[in-house]
Amino acid sequence: MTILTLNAGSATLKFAAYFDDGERPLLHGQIEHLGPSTSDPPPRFYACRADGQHLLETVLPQRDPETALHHLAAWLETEVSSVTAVSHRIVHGGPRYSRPTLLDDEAFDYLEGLVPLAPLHQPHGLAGARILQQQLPQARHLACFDTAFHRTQSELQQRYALPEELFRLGIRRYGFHGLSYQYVAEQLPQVLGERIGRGRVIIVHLGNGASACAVVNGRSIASSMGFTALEGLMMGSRCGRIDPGVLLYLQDSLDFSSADIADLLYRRSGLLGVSGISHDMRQLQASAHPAARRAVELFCLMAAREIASLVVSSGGIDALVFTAGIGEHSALVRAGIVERLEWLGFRLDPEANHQTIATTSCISDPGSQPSLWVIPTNEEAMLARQAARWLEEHQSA
Ligand SMILES: Nc1ncnc2c1ncn2[C@@H]1O[C@H](COP(=O)(O)OP(=O)(O)O)[C@@H](O)[C@H]1O
Ligand SMILES: CC(=O)OP(=O)(O)O
Ligand SMILES: [Mg+2]
Repeated sequence: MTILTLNAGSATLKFAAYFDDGERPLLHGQIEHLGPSTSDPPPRFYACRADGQHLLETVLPQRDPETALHHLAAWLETEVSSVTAVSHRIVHGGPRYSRPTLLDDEAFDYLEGLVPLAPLHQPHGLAGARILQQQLPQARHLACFDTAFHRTQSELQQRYALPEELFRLGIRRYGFHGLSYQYVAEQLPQVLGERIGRGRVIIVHLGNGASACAVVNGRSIASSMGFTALEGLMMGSRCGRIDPGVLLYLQDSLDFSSADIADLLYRRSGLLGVSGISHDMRQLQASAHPAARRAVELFCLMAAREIASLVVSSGGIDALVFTAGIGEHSALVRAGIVERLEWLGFRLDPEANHQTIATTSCISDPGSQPSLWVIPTNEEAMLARQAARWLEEHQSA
């Protein structure tokens, strides 16, 4: 009996299979370089077993995510048998969902309505769910949400300073990357020790999308992302925090349409926009171009600013944890962020920072108060675990 997980992003499609306890992985893989960017290499589809043995490596002829999903579904059908549940990462669950839910017609309708709130993610997540539902009709298809982990935040934390009726219409701060935060948060007491692990911890997820979350006693109390996955930190191609007056000016004085503005904020800004070179941190770090350095510096400054702002919500900080692609691999970025937060008491151990690549590790001096950590995330593992928990709760159904 198997649980499949599907994490359909804007440019990557990640998948995995687990035994139905949701803890023991069987295989994983991804299709990368999807989407509109023709400057990227052609889409690559690879998969390997949990023990690292290669199962497949091939190049796909087309870039569009729907075709990639069909390829994946056909391949999975030959590789994975007895699928009990498919756990789909759906980034936006709106105010309604604070837990995983079965994807029936009504849930699909509601979640389709949230597409404008997550245009880079929601359409792919839902398209993946529909395609796999056709391919595997006997399995339970569950939606697991990025926003769900943040539903513990107080009403005050969820508010914008807008009229009350807009809050009631759902214009509020939701927060994202919740599967990643939950995965890391569940490890905090074990890794950081009971006292600090249950204390005031800020987790920074630095991937293509980037955000930070204040976690107290394992629960989200505030996050840098809000109504959409645009707010907060600078990202690969998204702008992060911006004066809304800029948008009015673009529209009224520079004749940008709303589609132009969406394209600018989601696809042409962030590391890509500032550097003019790439959305990819690896490429920017490898470049000697001043524009690449400027983009990395702004990335660090904006991340540090958001972290400092979250400390207000958590009422102090006992530990800062880095995770996701950049957070796990880039000693340069971690150092650039911590340098701007030394006034909070952080003391980086440069050697430990340099040596830590995608492993759980403390990267601060023994005397550093608060402490600094790297904890690798695993959204696939959290998708599988949530599905296993759901199956256990709904055994008789
Ligand atoms: N060794 C590395 N050094 C610097 N950045 C890295 C390294 N490895 C991966 N990254 C960066 O991590 C980011 C992707 O992170 P990831 O968590 O995989 O993103 P996502 O899941 O959102 O696609 C990219 O900017 C990539 O360049
Ligand atoms: C919500 C979000 O930004 O996700 P990702 O980092 O996968 O793009
Ligand atoms: Mg990601």
